[in-house]
Amino acid sequence: MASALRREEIICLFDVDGTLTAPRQSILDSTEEFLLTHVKPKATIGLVGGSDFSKIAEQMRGEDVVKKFDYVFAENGLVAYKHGNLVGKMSILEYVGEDKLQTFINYALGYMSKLRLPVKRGNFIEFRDGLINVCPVGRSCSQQERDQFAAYDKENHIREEFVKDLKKQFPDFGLVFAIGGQISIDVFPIGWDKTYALKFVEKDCYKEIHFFGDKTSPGGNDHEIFEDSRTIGHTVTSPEDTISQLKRLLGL
Ligand SMILES: O=P(O)(O)O[C@H]1O[C@H](CO)[C@@H](O)[C@H](O)[C@@H]1O
Ligand SMILES: [Mg+2]
Ligand SMILES: [Mg+2]
Repeated sequence: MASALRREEIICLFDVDGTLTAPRQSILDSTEEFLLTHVKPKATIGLVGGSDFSKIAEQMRGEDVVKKFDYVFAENGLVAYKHGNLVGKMSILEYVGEDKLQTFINYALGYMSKLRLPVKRGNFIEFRDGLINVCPVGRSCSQQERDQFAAYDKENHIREEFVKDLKKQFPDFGLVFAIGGQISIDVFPIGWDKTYALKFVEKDCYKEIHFFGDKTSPGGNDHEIFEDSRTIGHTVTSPEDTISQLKRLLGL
């Protein structure tokens, strides 16, 4: 049955890659049009991405994404915008400290240096405000090399094995290792997953908080927010699936 709530009472939060866009690609005109013309009048809308703000803005075609969506949470909400204004920013460097971070980075680079992959490019560690992104193929790979790694990883479980090893190596660093996208692993302090974004939303007392994401299984970067008792979680398989689930939810 379609929701009878007013837009001030219901919020729909969306993961970006795999939920509103193809991985690391721009949003399609038709998806954006559907969200802004049909969903936004019926519900408050927000993005909760694992990527940093510049990647999210690129995928959503411009920094005015912070005006189009009521909330934009980059890096799991560690960088947070509400109605166009920056309302929060966390620093993994301040929180964890240089010493531990360097121990971790040195180990991760060492591990990756021993991997044999179809190709290797540059930017293996991307240091962001609230998290560190670790990428065995290197973030400066081309789209074709990205797709090639994604397929190779599916067969050979490169990231899964890497995460297992990191967990064993750093059991008491208070860090989480999450597989979010196609080629990398996000590393952040316990609790700095996507549920972090909920503290901004909670204050505004919505009757229903819906979350839509494609990586909702354990180990995926949507898992915690999907499971959280404050949200109603929806697992999606593509932007098209997100649209059809929204049509059912909102009676569109
Ligand atoms: O480059 P990848 O591996 O496809 O992942 C990118 O998007 C993820 C969110 O889907 C983020 O969680 C990652 O941090 C990264 O920005
Ligand atoms: Mg996703
Ligand atoms: Mg839930």
